[in-house]
Amino acid sequence: MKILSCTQQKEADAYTIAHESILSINLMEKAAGLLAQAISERYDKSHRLVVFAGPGNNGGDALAVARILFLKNYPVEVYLFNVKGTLSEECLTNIQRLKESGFANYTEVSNQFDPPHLGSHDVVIDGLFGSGLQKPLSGGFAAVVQYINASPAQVVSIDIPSGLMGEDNTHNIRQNIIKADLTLSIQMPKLSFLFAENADVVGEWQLLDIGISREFIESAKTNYYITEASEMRALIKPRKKFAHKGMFGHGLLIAGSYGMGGAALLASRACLRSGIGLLTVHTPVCNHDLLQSNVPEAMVQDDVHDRCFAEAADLDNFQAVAIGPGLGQEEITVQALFDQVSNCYIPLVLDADALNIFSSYRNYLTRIPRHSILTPHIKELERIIGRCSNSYERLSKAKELAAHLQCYIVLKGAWTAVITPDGVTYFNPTGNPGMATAGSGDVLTGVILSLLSQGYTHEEACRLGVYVHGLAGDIACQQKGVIGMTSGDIADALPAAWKQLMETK
Ligand SMILES: NC(=O)C1=CN([C@@H]2O[C@H](COP(=O)(O)OP(=O)(O)OC[C@H]3O[C@@H](n4cnc5c(N)ncnc54)[C@H](OP(=O)(O)O)[C@@H]3O)[C@@H](O)[C@H]2O)[C@@H](O)CC1
Ligand SMILES: Nc1ncnc2c1ncn2[C@@H]1O[C@H](COP(=O)(O)OP(=O)(O)O)[C@@H](O)[C@H]1O
Ligand SMILES: [K+]
Repeated sequence: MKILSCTQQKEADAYTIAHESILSINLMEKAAGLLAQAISERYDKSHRLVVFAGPGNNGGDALAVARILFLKNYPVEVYLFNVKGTLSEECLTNIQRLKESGFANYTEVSNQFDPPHLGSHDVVIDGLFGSGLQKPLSGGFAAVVQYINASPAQVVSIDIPSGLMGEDNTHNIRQNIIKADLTLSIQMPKLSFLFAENADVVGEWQLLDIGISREFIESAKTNYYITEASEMRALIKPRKKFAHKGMFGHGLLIAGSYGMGGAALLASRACLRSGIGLLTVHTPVCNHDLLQSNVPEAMVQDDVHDRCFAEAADLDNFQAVAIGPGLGQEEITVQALFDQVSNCYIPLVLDADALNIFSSYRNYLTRIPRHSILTPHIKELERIIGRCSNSYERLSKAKELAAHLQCYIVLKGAWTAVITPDGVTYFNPTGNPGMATAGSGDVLTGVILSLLSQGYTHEEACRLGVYVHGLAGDIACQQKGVIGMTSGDIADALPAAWKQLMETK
């Protein structure tokens, strides 16, 4: 699914109106019908609906919603903010229609606003500003937002919480943004919904398909997508009757040091549960028995060192290599890592301590072969690129790094972002907070290594790997719950995740 900018979303409305013989006011009526339906599914008529409408088409939506729900016998109260005396045509039409419906509980605010008391059972419908917001809210509008936010009422925002920008909020004023419990977003999600620091203003969000022109959406240029199950299903390579293990690749995992053998174990298990033909784990001698007894399917190659990775492995006969989980950062490991990476001629995944080592030796970053896959969580990324003040800035800098190194970056967290060397970002919808537990990232590394070894392209391995990993996390969460689940449960749920994805239509 594409994510378009607010400017493009306005163009999409205009294109739909011009090319699909629908009047602007009728498109708004369609949006309002869906908005009213979504609101009535959540809130029954015992709730008073207090509607705040702004001067543009977001306000027009809100007024139409007020009329539809009033006619369904909801108790409704409307405040229209007309401070400049300039209302959009559709906003004006909907004032007229609201009055014609017999609705009387209407206040137009042009100057002094006498705010109504809002109780905890009231529902605020926020239609102050949508995709037409040009700059942070200030003055009277900021005061209205702060009063709504200070109230105990539930808040439903139309399209986007008023005051929030669709993309970059670096220069926004946080206290002047509506804090919604539910955002009913029209047609497409906004990029800013996917950023952690906006979760408390966006709340839960839901998309409403109002039938914006498919033609426009398909031809619109964007660098942002949300991955869909059907796309991932289509990537899975079918297995032929006469398939043998030599066809599914031989991967090399370089992982584990003294006290961190578990990371090698988790990554190995995940790798083997994701379809690889053969797996060799290169690990210090201290982890030999652990791996042999707990993942008997894997071959173990002992490093020369007892306790840490000390000598680069020979890459002949492997289709892909992953380095990092539980690697440690011993001086001798640093040297071995640089040797391994500098001479790597097969697809490479760098995770965890491998990334931490590079963050201490940033000059060496350019030794990473083109198209390698880096899988940092936020902290690991910021050790390389420096502290960022918000998610938009972090994403922009991650894109710069991906372009500079010509690498793939998998920026992990909720909505994990897979960033390609040419700057396209795919956000992953699967996964849950139960995955915020030790070793979850090691599991992902194993999955991606497995896919690369099987001949999936770098981009496919990242996107499919991240998707299935999150799906396995969701299955583990259903079985064990968000608190009790461990990363081992995620690895154990991989077979069910693969099966579920393969059964997706
Ligand atoms: N048929 C359609 O088109 C459909 C449209 N749809 C709906 O329309 C919404 C977009 O509507 P929109 O383009 O009218 O923009 P909107 O967000 O209402 O704001 C514009 C007004 O705000 C003002 N303003 C801006 N910034 C400001 C600030 N900082 N402080 C104060 N004022 C500020 C601005 O003033 P101006 O800048 O023009 O002086 C103008 O008056 C979209 O989110 C969706 O809900 C859907 O129903 C689908 C069908
Ligand atoms: N709130 C969340 N929602 C979805 N996925 C999450 C969430 N928290 C963590 N994850 C996923 O769990 C994994 C955690 O990886 P990482 O931080 O490297 O863990 P570790 O270092 O313990 O292995 C990542 O794939 C991340 O996307
Ligand atoms: K809004």
